[in-house]
Amino acid sequence: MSEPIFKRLTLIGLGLIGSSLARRAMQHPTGARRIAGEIVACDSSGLACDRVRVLGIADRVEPDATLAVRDADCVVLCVPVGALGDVAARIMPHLAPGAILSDVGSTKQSMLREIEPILRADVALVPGHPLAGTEYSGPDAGFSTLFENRWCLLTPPEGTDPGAVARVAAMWNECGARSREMDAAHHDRVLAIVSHLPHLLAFTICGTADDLADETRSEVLEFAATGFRDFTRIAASDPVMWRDIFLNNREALLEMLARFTEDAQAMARAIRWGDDAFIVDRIERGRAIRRSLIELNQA
Ligand SMILES: NC(=O)c1ccc[n+]([C@@H]2O[C@H](COP(=O)([O-])OP(=O)(O)OC[C@H]3O[C@@H](n4cnc5c(N)ncnc54)[C@H](O)[C@@H]3O)[C@@H](O)[C@H]2O)c1
Ligand SMILES: O=C(O)C(=O)C[C@]1(C(=O)O)C=C[C@@H](O)C=C1
Repeated sequence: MSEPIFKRLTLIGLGLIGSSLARRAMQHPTGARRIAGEIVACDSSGLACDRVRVLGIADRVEPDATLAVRDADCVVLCVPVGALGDVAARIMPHLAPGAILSDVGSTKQSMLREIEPILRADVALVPGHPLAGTEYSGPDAGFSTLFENRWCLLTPPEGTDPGAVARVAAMWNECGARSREMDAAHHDRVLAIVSHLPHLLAFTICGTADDLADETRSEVLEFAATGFRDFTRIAASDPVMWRDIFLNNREALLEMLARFTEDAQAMARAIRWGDDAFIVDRIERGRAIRRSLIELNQA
């Protein structure tokens, strides 16, 4: 049997993503390469640490991050993006020489801005972002198959040891994901349109509907059919996580919101003037995108 990818893997933040990675790393399917010889879990919430112990999804729980990273050859930060800089600064002096420091954060330029200036020369920084999730959070929300058939984007800064990048890619491949390297600025623009703007729209539309219900004292939400319900699933996501994403991808998100607003105004104009060709064209484009996504997922 081949060596595990990492001797000791430390996960900091055992919510949806961290606990899903922990669950997968604790499994040792026959024939598959082990992700780590030992999995150490660390979370600033005592409640989360207790749940990880009860669920048995790590070999060891160590609430002190400076102790949790000791002798780990890979540390993955799975905390909200607004906490990444502080956690990295705390653990940096305690990382083992040659260790890999990675993360799963949804924005990538902000983490590089905060961590590159404090990065030790003997530590390899391999930022990652698994494109998988749900609207739930916390250690109980995770599941070991979360990353299967999903992408994991890696945004290592120029000059990062390719061996370190390959080991992080191997970890995600063992989780069932495909990995791809990408420039951090490009990552943030792409995610602004496919993930951050849709969440912004979902939070906003739910707020608008709720205001309307208050104003009219009527049962707007009682009659919410499937269309609105689909928005509410996304809008149920964690407020701290999404506040941090919006503030840490400010420029790209505001650019996409401005483009969206222009396109929405064009649709409003077409509705006002009865431009049915324009309206049908926009709806057909939406349907075509949905069809091609379904085909991709079936491939
Ligand atoms: N939820 C998703 O769909 C999704 C998908 C991909 C990536 N991400 C990214 O993954 C990261 C984690 O998201 P999640 O959904 O697992 O969140 P979560 O809220 O489920 O879990 C976050 C965990 O981090 C812990 N934490 C917060 N601050 C900490 C600190 N300073 N030190 C130690 N622990 C700390 C919390 O106690 C919590 O247990 C975020 O950066 C998010 O942007 C989320
Ligand atoms: O499926 C969901 O509920 C998600 O919100 C997952 C989702 C996304 O927008 O696709 C959310 C944030 C992440 O950074 C990656 C994935």
